[in-house]
Amino acid sequence: MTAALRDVRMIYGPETRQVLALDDVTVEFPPGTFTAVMGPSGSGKSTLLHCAAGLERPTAGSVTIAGTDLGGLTETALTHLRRERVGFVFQAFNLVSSLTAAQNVALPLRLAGRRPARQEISAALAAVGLADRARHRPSELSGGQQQRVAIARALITRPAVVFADEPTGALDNRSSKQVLDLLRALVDDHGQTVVMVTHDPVAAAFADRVLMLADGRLVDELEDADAASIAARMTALELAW
Ligand SMILES: Nc1ncnc2c1ncn2[C@@H]1O[C@H](COP(=O)(O)OP(=O)(O)OP(=O)(O)O)[C@@H](O)[C@H]1O
Repeated sequence: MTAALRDVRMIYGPETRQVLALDDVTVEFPPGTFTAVMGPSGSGKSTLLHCAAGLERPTAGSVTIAGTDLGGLTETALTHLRRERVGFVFQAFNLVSSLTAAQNVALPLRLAGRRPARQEISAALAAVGLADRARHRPSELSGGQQQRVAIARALITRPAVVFADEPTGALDNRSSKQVLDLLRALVDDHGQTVVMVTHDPVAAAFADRVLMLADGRLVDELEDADAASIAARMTALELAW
């Protein structure tokens, strides 16, 4: 498994006003699969993503990435594992505005103490269709192009799994489709594992599997579902909770 959560529970806040954000969640993300995570607002989607990616430590249960149990790692070892084995894509792109596209893509390698080869960076930008934008700064790129730079940056360390938190949340329909086609192609052509939180049934329909969360619990799982059936399931969940 590229990543797995076993009996994961996450409680936030002091004793007097605790929130149970994840309630005994067990899930596996097999290699070369694309999973979407959906659910009503506050159902625990971001918490699940953050725990699975080693950004937050759960209150109880275990998280494994590429065969390593995160619970046994020191903060330093966890930071290293995140840098090298995990890729992140955020709704707000999170590119460094003073750096060019190529420098942004090279950043994770520099942080890992490696000197990136020019060829490696241009290949990464070419893979997301931006070979001709290497010297552009984020402000000189469209939203969709910035998100594709962010995806190239997420992939540069060849992570075991890419976690995307609402990657199309700030994009128009056309740019969203480009980003989703790109994520789909990474899975189909390169066997990449992708886990994506989204509110959008159209985006979720690009995934192989849609996990539905409600009140911190996994309540449903759809395989190869189309946008209409995902939307119908979401509406039913929102009405029920
Ligand atoms: N740092 C925190 N401290 C206290 N409570 C938190 C914290 N982070 C999240 N929560 C609570 O945990 C629950 C799950 O939050 P989470 O952000 O995972 O939901 P979500 O499904 O991603 O929501 P949304 O779709 O609105 O982004 C919510 O009730 C939220 O208020």
